[in-house]
Amino acid sequence: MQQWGYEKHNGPDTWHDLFPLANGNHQSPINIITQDATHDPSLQPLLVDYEPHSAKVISNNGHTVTVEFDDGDDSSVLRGGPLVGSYRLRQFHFHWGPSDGHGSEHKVDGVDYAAELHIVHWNSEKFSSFVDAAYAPDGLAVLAVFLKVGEPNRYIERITDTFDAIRSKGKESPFTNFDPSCLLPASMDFWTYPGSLTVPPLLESVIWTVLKEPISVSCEQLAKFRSLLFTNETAEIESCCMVTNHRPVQPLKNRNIRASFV
Ligand SMILES: NS(=O)(=O)c1ccc(C(=O)N2CCCN(Cc3ccccc3)CC2)cc1
Ligand SMILES: [Zn+2]
Repeated sequence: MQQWGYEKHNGPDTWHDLFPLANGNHQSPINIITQDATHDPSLQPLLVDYEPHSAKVISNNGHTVTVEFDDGDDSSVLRGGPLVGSYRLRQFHFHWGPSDGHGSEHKVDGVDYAAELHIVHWNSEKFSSFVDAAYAPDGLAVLAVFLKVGEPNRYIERITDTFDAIRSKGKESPFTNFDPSCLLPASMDFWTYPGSLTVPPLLESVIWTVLKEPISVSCEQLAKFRSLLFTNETAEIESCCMVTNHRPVQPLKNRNIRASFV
């Protein structure tokens, strides 16, 4: 079977062939039905503390655009919220769709946003590497931020400005002096639930925190994401645009969603 992807022949409905966890009990993303979320007053505020120089490289991995960080020490961490201890920043990336009407992975009361940012961290207190952490239920923490079509976002602009250099799969470009906190909304109110990676191997090792407030992105900026290519430049078939890379919502099964706010 060829590489997994988001097209008909290798998309989310085919992933269970090679990745049986696709039909697991703690899969992500999910539809957050707000009235079913329980306000948990014991949830601490989410604390981000990122060092801009930890940012290293931006790349097109054939599935999304990812900014990788130096996770050799705890200079960039996420703490608080539902988390015990501190989680080290590893990378952030985006998911989007073919039109501005949908493209986020999580939904809120059935509503999609245009795109979704995932800031990925791993439990460096309990594990010695990201890969080890990726196999444990409390190994990873992903902070999800919805992108809503509206005003252009000057910080997203810094990311789209690199796309000429990373148009095709496998391309990367130096990218430093970037603090992902600039991509966070004013409010840090969040929902949290236990889930999984939303890409293969779909490991159920993610404590999700999904911010309630979206950030803005313009439709022109979104169009630039869709102009990235799934294929490398030597691809014999015509290169195909990365127009969609979001997984459909998965069954909640017996999980509770907690809200940090009333
Ligand atoms: N959409 S998301 O859920 O936020 C998301 C989170 C992390 C990644 C990520 O960094 N990946 C994908 C899979 C994990 N591999 C390492 C690996 C660990 C264990 C067995 C195989 C590979 C690293 C690349 C991608 C997407
Ligand atoms: Zn993601």
